[in-house]
Amino acid sequence: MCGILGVVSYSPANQLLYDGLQVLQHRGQDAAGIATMDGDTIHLHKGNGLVRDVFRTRNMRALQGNTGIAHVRYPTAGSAVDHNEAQPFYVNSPFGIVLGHNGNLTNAEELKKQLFVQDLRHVNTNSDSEVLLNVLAHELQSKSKGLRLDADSIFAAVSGVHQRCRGAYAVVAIIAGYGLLAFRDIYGIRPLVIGVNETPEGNEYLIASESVALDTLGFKFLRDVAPGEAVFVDFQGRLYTRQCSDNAQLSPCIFEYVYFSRPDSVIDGISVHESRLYMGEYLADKLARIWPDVKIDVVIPIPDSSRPSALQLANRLNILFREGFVKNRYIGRTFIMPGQAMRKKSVRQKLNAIGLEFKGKNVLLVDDSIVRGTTSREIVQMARDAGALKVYFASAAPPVRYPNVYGIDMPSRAELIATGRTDEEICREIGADALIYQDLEDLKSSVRKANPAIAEFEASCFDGIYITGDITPAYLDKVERGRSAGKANKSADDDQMELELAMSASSM
Ligand SMILES: O=P(O)(O)OC[C@H]1O[C@H](OP(=O)(O)OP(=O)(O)O)[C@H](O)[C@@H]1O
Ligand SMILES: NC(=O)CC[C@H](N)C(=O)O
Ligand SMILES: [Mg+2]
Repeated sequence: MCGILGVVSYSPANQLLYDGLQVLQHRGQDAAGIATMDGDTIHLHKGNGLVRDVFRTRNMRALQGNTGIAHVRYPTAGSAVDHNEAQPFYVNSPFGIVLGHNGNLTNAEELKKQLFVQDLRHVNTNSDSEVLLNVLAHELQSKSKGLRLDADSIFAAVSGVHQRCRGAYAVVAIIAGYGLLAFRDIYGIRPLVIGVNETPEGNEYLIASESVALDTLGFKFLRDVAPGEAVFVDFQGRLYTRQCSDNAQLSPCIFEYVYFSRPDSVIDGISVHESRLYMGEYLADKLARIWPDVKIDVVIPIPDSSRPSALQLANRLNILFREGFVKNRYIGRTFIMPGQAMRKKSVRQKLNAIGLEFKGKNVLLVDDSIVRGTTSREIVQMARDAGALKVYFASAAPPVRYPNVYGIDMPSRAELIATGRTDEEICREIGADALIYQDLEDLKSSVRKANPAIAEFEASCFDGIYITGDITPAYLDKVERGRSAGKANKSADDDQMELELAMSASSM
C-alpha cells in the first residue's frame, strides 16, 4: 500500500513533497523517493528506508523545480530489498516521464513480455510499476501527434493504459515539457484525491493518496479522482480532467477503511474515522447477540488502528474502556514490515501492558483485524502475563482468508491465520478464551453508512471475490509459488538487508 503525491506549484516543490511524504509514511516504510521538474531537467532521488532517512539536505537542495511527484513504498511485487525498485521510476522515451504507483498489476508478467516483443521496451526490474510506466510511455508514443502532445492525446494514452493493464493502480506522473498526470484504475481500488491552493499567481494543484496530505500542506480538498478518470495539470497550472473508460465502476478497497488509511482522511466521501466508529457499533451489537452471558469488565484497544472501533464498542455496550497497552511511538507499523521474524519481534517492542488494567479482570481486547495473527498471539499472552482472568478477543473486520492481489502484501494463503481454520481453531491458535469476528455485511454497512452511494467494495481478502475478473485459482497458486520461490532464493545478504530495513522502520 504505497503513498503517492504530485504537485504543480508556484514555489519549490521539494519541501512540500517531503512534508507530504511524512504524513503518508504509514502507507509504506520500505523506500521513498521524490522527482522534480526544473526547466528541461528531471531531478530524482530515491532509496530504501523511511522518508527521514532517505533524504539528506544535499539531496533536498538538488531537487529543484516547482513541479514534482513523490512516493513511499510498501512492496507487493519484486522485492523489499532491491533499491532499484524504489519509486518514482524514469523512462526517457518518447518523452522524459517519471511515475509513482500505488497498487498492483495482476497481468504484469504478460505485459512485460508484450513490452519486450511488441513495443521494443526493456523493463529492468521485477517491479510491476516499471511495467506500468512503460505501458504509459508506449501509449503516449502511439497517441502523440508527431513530437507534440496535448490533453486529448494524453487522455487517449490513459484509455490505452486502462485497456491493457489489469489490477489496481493509482498513479502520478510528470511528462517532461507538459505537466502532471494522475489517474486511477477503473474500479478506483486505491484512493486518490485532488486539492487546490488559490494563490495570487494562480491555482496550485496537489494530488495525493489521502486527504490528510491536503490538510497538512494547506490545500483545499477539491474531490476524489473518479475511477477510470485522468487529471492533467500543465506547467501553467491549467487543470484538465476526463473519464478515460466506458466501464468505470467505483469499488474501493475496504481494507483501506479497516486498517491502511489514516483515520483523519476522507476517502471516496467516507471519513475513515467515522467508518471505524460504526465498525465498533456493529461489532457491539453482534457481541450482545451472541455472547449475552459473557461478563466483560473492561474493553482494551490494540493501538493504534483499532482505537475508534474499540471505544465505540465499549460505549454501545456500556462497558468501561481503558487504554491497557502503551505503544512505543518510535516503532513503525508492524503489519507492513518485511519478514515475519521482525514483525513478531517488533510487536513486543512496540506494545507493553499496564498491569493495573488487566490484573484480576475479564478483558475484551479489540483489534481492527487479524491477518497473520502475529499481533493477537503476542497480545493475548501479554494480557495473561499481566494477570487477566479471562482474555476475550474481538476483530472489527471478518477473518482474512484469501490473498490480496491489489496492493496489500498478503499473497499467500499459508501465511493467513484464518485460512483453513474455523473461528474456534483460530481462537485456540491465538490463545484467547473466546473470539468474535465482524460479519462482512456489517463491515460493508459500517463503511457505507458514511456514503450510501457506494454500491460495491473490493473485499477479496474476506470473501475471495476478485473484482477485476481475471484472478483464477491457478493465478493465485502461481503468485504463492513465486512468493515462496522468492523466499527460498533469498541470499544471506538479502536477509540482512531486510532486517536492517525493518529495524529502521521500527525506530520511527
Ligand atoms: O494479525 P497481524 O498479521 O498481526 O496483522 C494485524 C495487525 O497489524 C496491524 O497493526 P500495525 O502494528 O501494523 O499498525 P497500527 O499501529 O496502525 O495498528 C493491525 O492494526 C493489526 O493490529
Ligand atoms: N503497495 C503498493 O502500492 C506497491 C506498488 C508496487 N506494486 C510495488 O511493489 O512497488
Ligand atoms: Mg494494529
